[in-house]
Amino acid sequence: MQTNSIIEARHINKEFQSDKGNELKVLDDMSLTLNEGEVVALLGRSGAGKSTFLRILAGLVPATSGSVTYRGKELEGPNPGVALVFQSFALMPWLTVEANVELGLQARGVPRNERKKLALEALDSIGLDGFESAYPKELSGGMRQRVGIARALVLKPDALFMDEPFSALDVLTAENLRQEVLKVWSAESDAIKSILIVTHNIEEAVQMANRVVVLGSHPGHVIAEVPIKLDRPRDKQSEEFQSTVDYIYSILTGRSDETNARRILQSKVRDKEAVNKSVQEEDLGTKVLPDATPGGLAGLADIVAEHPGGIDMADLAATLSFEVDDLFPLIDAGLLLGIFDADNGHVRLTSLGKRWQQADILEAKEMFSSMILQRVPLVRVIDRALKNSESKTLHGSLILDLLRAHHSDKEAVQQFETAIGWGRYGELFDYDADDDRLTLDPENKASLPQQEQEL
Ligand SMILES: Nc1ncnc2c1ncn2[C@@H]1O[C@H](COP(=O)(O)OP(=O)(O)OP(=O)(O)O)[C@@H](O)[C@H]1O
Repeated sequence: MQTNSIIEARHINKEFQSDKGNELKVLDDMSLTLNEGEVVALLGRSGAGKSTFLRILAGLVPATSGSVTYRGKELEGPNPGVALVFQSFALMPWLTVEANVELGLQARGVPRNERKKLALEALDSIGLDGFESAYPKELSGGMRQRVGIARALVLKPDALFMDEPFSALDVLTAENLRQEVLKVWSAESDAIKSILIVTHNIEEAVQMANRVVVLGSHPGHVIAEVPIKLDRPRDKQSEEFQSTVDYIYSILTGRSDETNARRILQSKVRDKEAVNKSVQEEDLGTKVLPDATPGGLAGLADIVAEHPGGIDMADLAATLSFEVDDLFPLIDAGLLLGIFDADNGHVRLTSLGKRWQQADILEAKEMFSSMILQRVPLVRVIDRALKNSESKTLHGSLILDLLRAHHSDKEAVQQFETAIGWGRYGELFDYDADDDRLTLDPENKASLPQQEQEL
């Protein structure tokens, strides 16, 4: 990537005169460099002065003090290297799509044939092939914004400036158009060299930008510049993407200063490392953890205990007024944990199962924690990850992500919930769904080898 600077703004201050004649300071000492090849997002709340700053860089509004240069030359009017795309598409309703796109070229005195050729190229590049002779009112919002973008692209600007370009569109159309704009930007053509996008949408900023400039308000000032190094195309669902969004969110909301926000991000990265380290050779993909609760298992063990020689599953189901199918998860869980034996549909308590069934509540919990640590890979992973984590807490979503790599969403959630239920009963760990926090139980000090020896 080249790093030649296209536009440089230095120490920009802007004051407006209010209706009552008072000075309203809108921008305070803002500096920014836009380099060739990059997409920069200006992110801030409504009224932070984003649009004003964009217009100053475009040479449409003068700064009260400070300087703006384009390719090293101080601006003396509209910036010749910039083309603008607005939220409200600002098309001429009486002109066809093609004529709307040609307007800027006409103003530059480009001859008619050349105008047509360039307009058709620009329309083609943004997916408007075949719509040249339509009028704006015949088009959907998304198509109109495509015309707005084509009208800017046709000028082959050094910098495409976009002021909330997707915020008037529905979610899917906006998403589609973001991808199209990135495609045009990354193409090996001379269409556009850089993009400056104004947005209040953090995901949009992280998805599009190489660098996010976060603005604070009253007056507008730069709080932080965050480089976004995620590979393209960017996966919104990925942990890295979401962590970056969280990080910028914490800066923007002023919940933390940049140092604190970085600490939060680092803790998430460390959480992930703790989880990855804990997976080791564990197999989370082959078997699905049966959907059974410790209470259900204990109840079943009580009933099976009444039949010292064992009981047929069909009889067991009849005794409980269960369908046999409903019994399977409980039996499977009992087999997995070594509580039951089953032979040809005949279920018995093992000696471990008998001890567990006769134990008092505290003893039963301790035995249960040993069983699940020894026999359930998912419980081992969570337990180890929590012990590996500095804070002894973890984002539950990290564990869910591990499961989603091998199972459907529904199976992943069910297994996560089952493991939480088992871990909670065994006093190994707990989970708070409100803030997606897994925490190590204060009682959970036992190390794995000792637990194994106990059984
Ligand atoms: N021509 C003007 N005269 C007086 N005040 C203005 C003028 N233009 C903007 N302002 C004020 O400057 C402040 C910043 O406005 P600006 O539109 O730049 O913010 P923004 O961050 O782009 O917000 P939004 O996302 O709502 O457009 C606001 O308080 C606005 O009222």
